[in-house]
Amino acid sequence: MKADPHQRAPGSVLSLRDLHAYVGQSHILQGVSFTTRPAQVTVILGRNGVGKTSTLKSVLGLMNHTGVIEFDGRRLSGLETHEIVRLGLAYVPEDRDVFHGLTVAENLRLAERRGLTPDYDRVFALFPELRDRRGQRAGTMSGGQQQMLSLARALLHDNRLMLIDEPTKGLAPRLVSEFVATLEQITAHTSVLLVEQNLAVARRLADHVLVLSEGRVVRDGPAEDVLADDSSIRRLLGVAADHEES
Ligand SMILES: Nc1ncnc2c1ncn2[C@@H]1O[C@H](COP(=O)(O)OP(=O)(O)OP(=O)(O)O)[C@@H](O)[C@H]1O
Repeated sequence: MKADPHQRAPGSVLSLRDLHAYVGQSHILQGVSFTTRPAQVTVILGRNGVGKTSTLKSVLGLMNHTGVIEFDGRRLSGLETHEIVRLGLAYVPEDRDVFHGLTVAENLRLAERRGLTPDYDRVFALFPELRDRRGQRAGTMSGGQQQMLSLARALLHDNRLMLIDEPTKGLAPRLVSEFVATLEQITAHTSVLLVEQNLAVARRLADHVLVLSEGRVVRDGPAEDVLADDSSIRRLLGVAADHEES
């Protein structure tokens, strides 16, 4: 659900300043800077290979980088990924981090964090199908069901910010629509940084939009402003006007 622009809380959840990341000789991120606000959905758009996943991975300490990353005012540099996650940052990767040989229940149990009480009621209220499929091996489920499980794992505990990488990729249009409805419920109470290539999904969910191109932020602003320039956005994303998915 889009936050009411007049009710937005001040301050920042995540702040990146002059982020550079390299893989071997390749300069992947070339000075990425942006801020996400509480109770907002920030969507990162961009063509394949522009550095969207690398941005999320840098935040999680999974990629070598320089520059400043602050989460709730705290610098993340030097922290291990498990320490970053415990600060209240959840990650739903593009490749759906489910263990194929394990059941749904086992996958969920492995996502429980020591010392915290998992909220199974919330997870099963959002994904009743997962309750019915508790005993099913994840590898035998469809892509959409595995995506639900991946998201459910991240929702077992409260988070300040969820980083979600292309959740609708490869899903049939009907599933995309169901998934977006679920994401709307989630985004009503958690800040989200969402990588998405589907413009229709971005239009439904985003409060704030960033567009990356060749490792740089080339658009940054309220969704209604950035997405209003339809032809420019389509050019940056390399999509034709009659190819918008729903
Ligand atoms: N481990 C790696 N080894 C080699 N190249 C990498 C590695 N990780 C990222 N890259 C390269 O860095 C660039 C940015 O990759 P990244 O995955 O961040 O892009 P993306 O915008 O998320 O793309 P997509 O939409 O296709 O997922 C790409 O050219 C990619 O090939």
